[in-house]
Amino acid sequence: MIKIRHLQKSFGQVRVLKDISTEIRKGECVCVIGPSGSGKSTFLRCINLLEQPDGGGIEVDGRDILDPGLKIDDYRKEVGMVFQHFNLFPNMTVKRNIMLAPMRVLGLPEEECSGKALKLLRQVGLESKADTYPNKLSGGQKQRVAIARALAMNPKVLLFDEPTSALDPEMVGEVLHVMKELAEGGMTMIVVTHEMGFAREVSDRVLFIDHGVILEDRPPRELFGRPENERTKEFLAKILT
Ligand SMILES: Nc1ncnc2c1ncn2[C@@H]1O[C@H](COP(=O)(O)OP(=O)(O)OP(=O)(O)O)[C@@H](O)[C@H]1O
Repeated sequence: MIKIRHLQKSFGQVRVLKDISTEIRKGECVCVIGPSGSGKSTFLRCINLLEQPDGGGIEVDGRDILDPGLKIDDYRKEVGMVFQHFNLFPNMTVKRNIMLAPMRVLGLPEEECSGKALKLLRQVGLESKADTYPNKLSGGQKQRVAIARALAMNPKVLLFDEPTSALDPEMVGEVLHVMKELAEGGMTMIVVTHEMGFAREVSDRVLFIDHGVILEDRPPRELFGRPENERTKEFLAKILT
């Protein structure tokens, strides 16, 4: 579904992505792990064109998304993103936050969007919070609303950029639980994460990125059980102790 070929991205003199190639199949949950500053977020941001790659190619559903003729607004409707910080609108209720994009961007009727928002809130376990404002929610609840909001656009793929990094530890589990259910439901997901338990138990494949290249691209059982690259071994030894 997503084919990435020799992707490159620099910021000034710094080559952040040097040569990234991989494929993500429909329904796969792929976790991206690696040291801080290795290029994980930049990789994700290139996929939804928040960053413009300098070289290489990205094909999504058979379409070259680096083609200058691409209608970027249409493309972005298909690719949802969940950020570390939830970016909810503070002056709108939870339900309104979720309804906004389907109403404004997809032009769907209010009634339909309202029903959809309630359904999604049920899915993330927050039905009772529909009329609450974001400042009354915990971090974990806010992130679950952010996931519901992304889902409201019916994306073909969901990108997660360290979705639990800003949360207190006791709230991490509730967000990972929602993500696990999504993965099990067949959502195509790419997840940049430091949560090795999630990568190990939920993902279909794990990409280990270091200094802008993929050093390992393997199923989690293999990568965690028998890492091949010395850098992967070092990283896992550090993070798992
Ligand atoms: N917009 C930007 N302008 C300049 N440099 C940037 C920009 N975005 C990222 N960088 C740099 O690119 C490098 C890779 O950043 P990136 O956020 O992709 O790494 P990461 O692996 O996601 O790190 P972390 O795990 O700490 O979030 C870093 O050195 C960062 O400072």
